[in-house]
Order: sequence, then C-alpha cells, then structure tokens
Amino acid sequence: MSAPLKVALLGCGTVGASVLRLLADQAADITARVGRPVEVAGVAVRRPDRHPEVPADLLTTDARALVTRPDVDLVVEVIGGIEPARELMLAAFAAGKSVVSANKALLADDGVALHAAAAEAGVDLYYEAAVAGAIPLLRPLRESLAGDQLTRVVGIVNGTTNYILSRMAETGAGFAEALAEATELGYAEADPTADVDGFDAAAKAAILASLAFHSPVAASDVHREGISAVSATDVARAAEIGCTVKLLAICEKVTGEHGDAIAVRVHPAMIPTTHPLASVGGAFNAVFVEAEAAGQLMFYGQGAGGEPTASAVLGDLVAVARNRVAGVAGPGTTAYAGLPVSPMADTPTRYHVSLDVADKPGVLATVAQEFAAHGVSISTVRQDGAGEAATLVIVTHRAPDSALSATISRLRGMPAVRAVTSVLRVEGLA
Ligand SMILES: NC(=O)C1=CN([C@@H]2O[C@H](COP(=O)(O)OP(=O)(O)OC[C@H]3O[C@@H](n4cnc5c(N)ncnc54)[C@H](O)[C@@H]3O)[C@@H](O)[C@H]2O)C=CC1
Ligand SMILES: N[C@@H](CC=O)C(=O)O
Ligand code: NA
Repeated sequence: MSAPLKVALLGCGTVGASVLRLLADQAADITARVGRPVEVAGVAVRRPDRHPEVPADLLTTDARALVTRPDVDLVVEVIGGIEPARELMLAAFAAGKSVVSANKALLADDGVALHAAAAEAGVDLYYEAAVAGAIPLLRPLRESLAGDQLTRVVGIVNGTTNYILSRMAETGAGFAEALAEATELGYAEADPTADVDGFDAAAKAAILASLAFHSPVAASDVHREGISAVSATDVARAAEIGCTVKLLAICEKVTGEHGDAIAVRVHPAMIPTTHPLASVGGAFNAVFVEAEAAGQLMFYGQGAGGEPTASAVLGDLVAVARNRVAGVAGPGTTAYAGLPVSPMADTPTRYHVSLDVADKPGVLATVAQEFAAHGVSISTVRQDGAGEAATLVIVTHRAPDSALSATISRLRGMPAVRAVTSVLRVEGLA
C-alpha cells in the first residue's frame, strides 16, 4: 500500500469531532475505497485543553501553519464563519491542497472567487455538507443533473428552524425552549440567530441557485425572512385551513420582460398538510428539484447534527482523496449562464391574511376593494364570529409580492380593520 494521504482538520466542534471519530472508525474501509490510507496530520483548534479526545501531538492552534505543512495533502475546514476560514482555504489552494468544507456562509459569500482559486490551482473544493447536511444534493445537482434544465428547487434546508416549528406545532413548546433543545442537539449555528433569522437558509439557497442555474448567486441576493415573527396565531390559522408552517427556501427560474432571471427567497410559508414537505419534522431537511426532462425529484434526510454532517464531509473527503490518487481534479462549478437575480417585489406569491374587523355592512366590500385596487385577486374568504369580534380570513391568488405587501400596508391603516392578526405566504395550494 502506498504512503498515506495526510489530512489537516481545521476545527473540532460538533462536526469536526464527528469527522475525527468516523475517520478513525472507518479507517480500513476508507483505505480500501481510496486506494491509500487517509490519516489525520493535525487538528487546528482554539483551545487545546478543551480537546482531551484528540491525541495531544495532533493538536495545534496555528491553523495556517498546519494548512501549508508540506506533508499535508488535503484540508477539511469545519471552523465556520468567513475569516479565517477564507484565508485558510486560499492558503490551502495556493499550496496545491484540495479542500472539503461544510461552510455555507463562506461559500455563499465568496463562492465565485474560491472556485476560481481552486480551479487555478488545479485542486478540488467540495462542500456537500454545506447544504442539507447528510443529504446528497450538491453532487446530484452538479453532476447527475448536468444534462438537464432545472426550473425550480424548493425545500426545507434549515434543521434548527424546522425543529423549532415542529415542536411548536406538535407539542405547543415555546420558541425559546425549542431553540435551546436544537442548540443542545448540535443543530444550531455557533450564533443561532443565523438559523432563526434565515441567514443560514439564505446561504444554502444561494448555493443551490448557483448550482441549479449555473449563475453566480450570493447570500445577499436572496430575499430573507426568518421565523422569529411566526406567532402561535399563525400556526393556529394554518391548522384551520389544513396547512402547516415551514421555513422554505425557493429558487426558481422566472421569465420577465427582460428575459430569464432567478428568483431566490427564504421565508416562512403555510403549506397544505398533504404536501410532502409538511411531514418533514424535527431537524430533517427535504428538497424538491424540478427539471425539464427528469421531472420532480425529492431528496430527504438529516440536515444537521454532528454525525450526519460528518457523513457528507467524509464522502467528499473520499472523493477528493480519490481524485488526488488519480492525479485529477473533479468537476468544478460553472456560472456560464450569468442569469440576473429578480427582485422579490416582482416575484409572484400568494398570501393568507387574517383580519379582526367590525361586522358592519360594507366592511367586506371595503377590504375586498383594497385587494382589487392593487390588482390582487382573492381566492377564498371566510368570516368567523359576528359583531365586535368578527375575523376575516382571506387567501389570495398569485400576484407580485410588492402588490400583496402594499395591500397589507393599506389594510393596517383602514378604520374598519381593527388588527391584521396574521400574514403569511402560502405555497403548494391548488
Ligand atoms: N452543526 C451542524 O449541524 C452543521 C454544521 N455545518 C457547518 O459546519 C461548520 C462547523 O459547524 P459546527 O461544528 O457545528 O460548529 P462548532 O462551533 O461546534 O465548531 C467549530 C469549531 O471551530 C473552532 N474554531 C473557530 N475558529 C478557529 C480557528 N481560527 N482555528 C481553529 N479552530 C477554530 C471553534 O472553537 C469550534 O470548536 C460550520 O461552517 C457550520 O455552518 C454544516 C452542516 C451542519
Ligand atoms: N444550523 C444548521 C446546521 C446545518 O446546516 C441547521 O440547523 O440546519
Ligand atoms: Na448535503
């Protein structure tokens, strides 16, 4: 057997510790699959005293020196965040080393430049773990579907928020309690506001849109709304119309007056309980991909947690190790289509709106008139109660998002409307 391939592991938190453990547990199989042993050369951490599980001679606080060590062949970056992860990746490429990363924040922030640096160095940059954890999704998009035309990618790509929404809907758990559980289980980001406010899902949506539509899409291009404004009323209203609330990432090819573009958004939405995404619970993720020839495909599995994420990291590590043994680099990404990102204001969406109104003659007509004035067609209206406590529940047809939000702003100022108690977009309704 030839000399081992040496790996620099950067970061030994939830994901890094699982990578280290699985790499040791599966050493014999990985050796057989790669054709050479794959061994850890060093583990860069911030506080060596906090890692009694790692052999002391492997620990270092100098990640840069580890990355550029001549005996290191491959780098696994599971530190997270933008810097120093970016600088360490660029140093790895410059030194001719392939990188495996789980870092969606960085890939969505600077993916184009990182891919270019890897290509220039003739090495690999793989990051299957960065989107939907264990689920094989990026490689199918990049390789298996490379001969098809993708039209839509929609899914649940953040385990923490899905865990929180599932707990709120199923057990009535409070938001803070459910978030604490998700953090304890290793699903949440180092700063969980990245999950709750939709930044993590937006980064993943940007990566998915870039791969699906061969165009550069950054996290800052993604319309982003998190789940902190989702109320118990929203969850209850959703249940009344046979829906559940999920945080969705939606990437679509749209055709406007200036030609093809990409609409990319992350926001909570009501979806029918019969929709396959509605039954995706806990930290699980699921992603639908629609392609012209393939039709609909669905990918489902564990989207967060140390071991599931480490599975995807190790899959990439085996892939880049095989490429290294073969003396090649794998397929990179392409942004040849260069499609622009369409503004959220122009994106067609549907709204579910719940209003407290006085039950007086003409109120329904006044409210309906406001929708009509903005060119928004109403699909269904329901009135509950009477007198002072009447509630109007309206579901619209699709209209440009700006028309819908302008309608809501006007309703909030109408004397006949006492309160707008719930506003959520709706997806997947017939
Ligand atoms: N936890 C999860 O379920 C998933 C995490 N990811 C991604 O994997 C990456 C790692 O996530 P976790 O392991 O959950 O985070 P973590 O916070 O548990 O671990 C990161 C580790 O890196 C260390 N670190 C930070 N800066 C360092 C530096 N300059 N040098 C050496 N070590 C440094 C930290 O001390 C910490 O131990 C992130 O990019 C995250 O977005 C991706 C998919 C799922
Ligand atoms: N914090 C992320 C981890 C995986 O990407 C999530 O909750 O999905
Ligand atoms: Na994945």
